[in-house]
Amino acid sequence: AYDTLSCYFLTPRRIRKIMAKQGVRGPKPRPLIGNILDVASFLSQSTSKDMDHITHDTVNRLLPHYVAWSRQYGKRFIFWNGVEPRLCITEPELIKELLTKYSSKAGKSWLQREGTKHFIGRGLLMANGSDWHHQRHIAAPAFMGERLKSYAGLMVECTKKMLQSLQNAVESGRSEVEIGEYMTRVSADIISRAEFDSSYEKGKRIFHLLTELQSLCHQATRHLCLPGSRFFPSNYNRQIKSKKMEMDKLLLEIIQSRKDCVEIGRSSSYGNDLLGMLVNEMESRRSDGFNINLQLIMDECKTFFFAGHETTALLLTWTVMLLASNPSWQEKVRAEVNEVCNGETPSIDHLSKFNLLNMVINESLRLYPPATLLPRMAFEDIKLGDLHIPKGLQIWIPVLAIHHSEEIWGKDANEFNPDRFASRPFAPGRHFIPFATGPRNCIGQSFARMEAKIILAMLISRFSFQISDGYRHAPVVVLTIKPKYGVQVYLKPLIS
Ligand code: HEM
Repeated sequence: AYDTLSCYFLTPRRIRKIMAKQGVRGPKPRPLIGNILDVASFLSQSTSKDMDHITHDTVNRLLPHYVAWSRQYGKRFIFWNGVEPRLCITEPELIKELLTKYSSKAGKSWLQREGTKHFIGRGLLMANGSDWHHQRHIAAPAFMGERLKSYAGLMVECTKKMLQSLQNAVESGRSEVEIGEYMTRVSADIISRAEFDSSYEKGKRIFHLLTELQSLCHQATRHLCLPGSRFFPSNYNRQIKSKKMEMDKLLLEIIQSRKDCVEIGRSSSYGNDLLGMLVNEMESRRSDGFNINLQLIMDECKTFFFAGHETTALLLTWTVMLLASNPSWQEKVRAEVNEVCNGETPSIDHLSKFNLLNMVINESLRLYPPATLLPRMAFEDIKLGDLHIPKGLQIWIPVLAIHHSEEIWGKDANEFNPDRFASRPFAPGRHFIPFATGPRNCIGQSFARMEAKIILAMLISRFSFQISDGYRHAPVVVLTIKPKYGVQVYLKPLIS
């Protein structure tokens, strides 16, 4: 009873008082639901229509509550997601301090962890404290140096397959395609191979189940909000349980068969893919006392897929949309790719020479950052700049708004202008944070950049593409920024 009282009334009241004393204000919360209805009403109004034309001025549409409240209450304001207080900050110095200095004192909240526990469990993305530290240490080598480079070959192979299916579509008379579907498929293919290599077919089934689970959990949180509702034998809960069981069974089978091969001497290692590397680490660290068990390895595999698949597919989809609607940049990037590769398939040595492509990718990540928000929860009282942040306060970094700020990027902040990444030293980690910053930044960012460069370079040298008359520009946020109706482009094969 005390915990409930504290969670619903005492802690929120204490936090509101502390913040009000420091001059941080915000919209008045309603009992229990806070400002949830206000946010929903802002969003339903701003996204009720598609945008008139292709404009990248999306903050009013995707974060209308941020726009209204920051105008009314200033750069720092507080609003309430139910009984959970959220402090919005946009000042670069505060953000850097929070994400670097306080990376262990501010992490993932109980609510976030609960919402994702059925599909990614205790994996790196949702881990906190010393668990996070150990897990990051174990996973980091998989995304660095020679191991990272070793994924280039499989990325090229998967892209060839995707280009062939685009070619087939064109040859069968379809000149218009929804490019997002192809980008989603190729990025799922790449991550399945990188994680499971020879067990790739089972890997694909696992990820299919994971995608279904994610959507079920999302629906369940909207429909079942009564305390203890996760224990009800509802249809959602039954489906979640059975899909989770099937997914874990498949993962266990893969891991067990590799362990068996090592035990009977048929193989000397657990494999060179991400899964093999995690099992090797688990075996070699048995004596360290850190309990990395099979469940954690399974959670880690699911996490890499969840965190890396859709984000990369969206980066690719938005970049194609930008290039398809900016033909002069498409030409410039194509000329660069042709000059660097000289008819060869892109290799690791070529990638660092794709300067224009890199600028376009950065501009795409700036305008359409797949992760629009970075949430953190203070686990203890901290001092952030001049602010005293009490334990239990959520801090909310609106990446999208920072990336579109005229104060930071200039008058053309809402224009597609990749040149800004050539002529002006931007500040990664302060103004440009598509992969977050500090110790908890994206572990897979080099993997994602390498993948994006390979796929885009191969696509652009094989096809020219133009935005279709049927494309409706309607970005929406469902965890990540998505094109509501996909991105339709006219494709024309190039004669080599
Ligand atoms: C364009 C593609 C990607 C974007 C924009 C992106 C963005 C991000 C961001 C913003 C975070 C920080 C989230 C937070 O702390 O709240 C993050 C974390 C993470 N990302 Fe990515 N990501 C991308 C691709 C990938 C890939 C390809 C992988 C793996 C294969 C990956 C794995 C992870 C993991 C495991 C974390 C958690 C790291 C930690 O907490 O230590 N991401 N990503």
